Amino acid sequence: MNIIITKNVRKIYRMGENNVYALNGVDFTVKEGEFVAIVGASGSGKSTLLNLLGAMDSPTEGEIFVRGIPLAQMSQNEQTIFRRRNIGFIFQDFKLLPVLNVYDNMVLPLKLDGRKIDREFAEMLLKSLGLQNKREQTPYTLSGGEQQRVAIARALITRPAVVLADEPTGNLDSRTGMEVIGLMKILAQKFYQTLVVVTHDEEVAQTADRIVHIEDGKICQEGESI
Ligand SMILES: Nc1ncnc2c1ncn2[C@@H]1O[C@H](COP(=O)(O)OP(=O)(O)OP(=O)(O)O)[C@@H](O)[C@H]1O
Repeated sequence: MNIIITKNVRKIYRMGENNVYALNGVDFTVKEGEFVAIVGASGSGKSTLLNLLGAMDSPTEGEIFVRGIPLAQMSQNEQTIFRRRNIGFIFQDFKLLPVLNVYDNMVLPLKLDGRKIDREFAEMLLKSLGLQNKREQTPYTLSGGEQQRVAIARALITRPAVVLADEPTGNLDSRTGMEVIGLMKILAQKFYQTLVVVTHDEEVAQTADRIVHIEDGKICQEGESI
């Protein structure tokens, strides 16, 4: 089953007199449980596509379905709720709250959504990510790899169907980056989540089930990783 479907998606930014076609007719599907890497040059439209898939922004034209739900017809409020319940986000710069410790950063999405914390699941996530002894620490006392593992825990605590990651290894050295992507992959398989990762890193892309190349706002090549 396709958990993500985009149909002829265009995202056009108006810049003064000019139109910038950030995405220019993207037809793209992702199967449930699949791990897809999106690669392409700077400015090719990767982050724009990820933001649209995560209902952070709306396309200028075309349709996007996630779990069969058409995102474009939602109000902003509905999109926010949809995001909180269905999507986990992981960013290059972690985006942890500096005043909160590891545990509180992790459970924040549940609190924002007024949901109960499943303590057993929270403990399991901390353990799986090697953070059980770090729960009281604030982000600035952690290494980059540890901070990204906290961000992964925060993305997964809501048990999202889809995890979207924008250059999740971009701020990490290559060994730590491969460890982080390995953990993301193991956990996505464990929870039967669909994983879409934007990356510049060929080694990271090769860990995916499929690599999708974007050029000038269009998908130009798709293929299984080798
Ligand atoms: N808010 C915006 N207003 C105007 N143009 C934008 C905006 N956001 C993105 N763009 C343009 O859209 C195109 C695609 O941008 P996008 O950020 O998706 O690229 P990217 O492939 O993720 O690049 P990078 O690898 O450098 O992050 C670029 O030409 C960019 O300048």
